[in-house]
Amino acid sequence: METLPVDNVQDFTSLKDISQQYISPEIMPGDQVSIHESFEIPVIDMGKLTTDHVGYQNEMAKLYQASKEWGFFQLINHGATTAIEKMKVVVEDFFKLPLEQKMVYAHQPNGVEGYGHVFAAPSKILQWGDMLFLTSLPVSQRNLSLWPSTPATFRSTCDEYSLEMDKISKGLIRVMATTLGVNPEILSSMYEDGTQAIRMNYYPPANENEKVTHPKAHRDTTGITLLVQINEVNGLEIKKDNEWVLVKPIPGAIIINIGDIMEVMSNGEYSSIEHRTIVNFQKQRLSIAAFHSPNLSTKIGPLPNLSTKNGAKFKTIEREEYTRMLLTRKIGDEDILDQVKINQ
Ligand SMILES: O=C(O)CCC(=O)C(=O)O
Ligand SMILES: [Fe+2]
Repeated sequence: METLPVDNVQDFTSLKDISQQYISPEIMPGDQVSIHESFEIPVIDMGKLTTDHVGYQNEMAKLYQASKEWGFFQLINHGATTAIEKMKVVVEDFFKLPLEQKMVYAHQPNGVEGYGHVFAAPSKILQWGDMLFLTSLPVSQRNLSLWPSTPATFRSTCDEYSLEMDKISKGLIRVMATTLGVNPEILSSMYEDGTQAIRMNYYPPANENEKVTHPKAHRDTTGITLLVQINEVNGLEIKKDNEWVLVKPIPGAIIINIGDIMEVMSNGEYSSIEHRTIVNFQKQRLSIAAFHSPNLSTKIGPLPNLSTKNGAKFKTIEREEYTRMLLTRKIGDEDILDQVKINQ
């Protein structure tokens, strides 16, 4: 991933200031985008995902369908409400700080961690948003000099949030393995000492209707992502049957999405789905994404008994090679998934 020394969008006062680089070629001024209003992404109740619950079988079947056909679902009854509420407050407070205070935590040249504006290869489109991006797990990988000390409770709150999201992701990984017919211990061991990064996104309002900007559509390149919206401003859209579907978050729910690594490990049974965020013309929007991936010694490839059953649909590569592919992606390159796909 390439980073650029660009202006922070929060500092722009008007879209008049915005260069063409922010205008997405996917939506041009005046274009109508077909957005399916009637679809609702599936809702999964985590409380029912324990074997002794009467609704267990039914919920597991829903989880399988959601991961296969949508690649997205909303998780309720997850037990992390307090940690989420506390995290929302410190993230909102951080983005309210004056720019010079936030710049203390700015990305280092060619680094992606810290505060700023990531220019995500392979697109030249700048993302209409600022972010704070932190590696949070394993704990030994944290660069605390980029973890804000203002607000004063930011670090302890982010630590608690990181551990809570990790706990939920590990619970989901186990049940996902079961739905795939894989021994949960095998997939869980890959996520032991797994990696987690937290990306806090700030999207300012776009005040002029005649220009439309939004970050580029993408797939998450990680295992699974746990996404929380801070304020009740819609903006996330996912691709379903070739149409964009607006996700209407249920208050308190965590939006879960399958990333590329999970699609590969499930040998294509689960789907990593394209998604994007559209800007709101009136209101700012904030979100927090926690990206979870297997530990650094895990090879990225289909789980053994899934590839034996149906033949491997993806190559198996070292994690280091996968990271190198991500970091060296260039404009015009194929998606990572396409690069590792075995053409049958
Ligand atoms: O802000 C959102 O709703 C989505 C953010 C996202 O897709 C990402 O950070 O990968
Ligand atoms: Fe994403």
